Amino acid sequence: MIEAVGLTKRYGDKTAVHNLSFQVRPGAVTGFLGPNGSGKSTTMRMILGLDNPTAGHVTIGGYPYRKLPNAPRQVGALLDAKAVHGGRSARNHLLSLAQLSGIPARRVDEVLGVVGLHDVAGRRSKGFSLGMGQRLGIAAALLGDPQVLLFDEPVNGLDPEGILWVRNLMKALAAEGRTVFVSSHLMSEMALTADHLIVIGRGQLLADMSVKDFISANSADFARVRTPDTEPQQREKLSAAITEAGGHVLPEQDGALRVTGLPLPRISDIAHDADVRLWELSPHQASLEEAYMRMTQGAVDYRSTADQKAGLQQPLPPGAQPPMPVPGQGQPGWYAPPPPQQGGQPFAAPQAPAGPYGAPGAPGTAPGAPAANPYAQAAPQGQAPQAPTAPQAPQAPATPQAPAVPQAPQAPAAPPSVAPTVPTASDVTKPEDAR
Ligand SMILES: Nc1ncnc2c1ncn2[C@@H]1O[C@H](COP(=O)(O)OP(=O)(O)OP(=O)(O)O)[C@@H](O)[C@H]1O
Repeated sequence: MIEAVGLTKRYGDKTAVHNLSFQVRPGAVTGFLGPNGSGKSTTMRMILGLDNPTAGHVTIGGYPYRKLPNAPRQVGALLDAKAVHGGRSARNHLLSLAQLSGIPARRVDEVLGVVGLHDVAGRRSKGFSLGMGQRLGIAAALLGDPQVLLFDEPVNGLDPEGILWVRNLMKALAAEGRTVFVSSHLMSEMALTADHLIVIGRGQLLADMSVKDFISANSADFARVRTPDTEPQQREKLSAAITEAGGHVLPEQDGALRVTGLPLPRISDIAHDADVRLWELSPHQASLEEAYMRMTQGAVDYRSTADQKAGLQQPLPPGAQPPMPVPGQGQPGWYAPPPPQQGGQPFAAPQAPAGPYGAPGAPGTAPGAPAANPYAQAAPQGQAPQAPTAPQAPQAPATPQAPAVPQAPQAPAAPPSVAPTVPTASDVTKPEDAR
């Protein structure tokens, strides 16, 4: 299990990560989401001991990374697939990492097979495509057969088949009881891959909940209702009856009605009682992308001036007002939560989500589910969730500080299997520089 407590990182005036607390548990794929510059990579680097927190701490299986005994056998990571010595073959790259970490050489061929690079193992990686480089980075992460895996945008550059392969790999690793923490900007992919989400905006926690709960808490589900086009009076009659029953009705551009605040069976009953025939009564369920957009739109630092709001919310018909909040939001049924406030806000987390964490834990992981993240508690009823302290406006770092160089871990000195980002890995490239 990975546990961050009050994790904070400042680079001069710039606060990249602020007071971040979360747990990433074994047996599940946990997606790490956030807009560009929100602090995902910084957080991952701190988890791997490549950056020192300004405040707070983060542990893996109870140890800070640098104190982990035999770290490469416990933690594997892909942070930057491009940072590989291009003059070295895929096999030699992995071999050097294996030798540094005391991993048997035969494991190199195993992981080359797993990632599908066996046939090109003798080729220098500088000739690799983006997708092949990603596969090589994933192979490096898997080298030590670790229980904890971190992947920073692993599907970047992969073709559809590669994306499917990564998805299945992540799920398989989690199904084996491993801790899988993966960042991505591809919401459709995360919806299919992740069980749980940690969402940050401007370095602060916005959500820590299951994918299902996240969509439910941040979506604008509604019912589409259609009466016969040939009988406009039926539409008027139904609108009046739904409004009288406490529902909220908006006209859709195609003549249908968008109803919020009432579950589908209730709408059906109302129509029946009003003697109105229905041509359509269908649920509209938001996607993870829609839910993510709604949640993070106030925490986006970089946005084109041409699309300030484009595509961020479902369009309302001309003249229509956004739906009012209704009781029961986030519950099963067809209710629409209010759109998020500007400035970003931690939406209420569902209380004690059961989560799919039944699998055996990583070595050193305390058995039993840990306490709920204190930063993800549900907001008091009837009270708007409190916005996080306004983060600083984006600004150029005054004096970019070089990432801290990890000290050699205690016990058997070993780098994380983050081939590209481990300082010690660069040492072993020297003999082959002449290639
Ligand atoms: N070494 C550094 N020196 C100064 N500022 C930094 C440094 N590393 C990161 N930052 C700043 O910290 C913030 C968070 O960056 P980070 O790379 O962690 O974000 P991210 O969520 O991974 O972004 P992306 O999705 O674009 O990869 C950014 O504003 C970035 O400019």
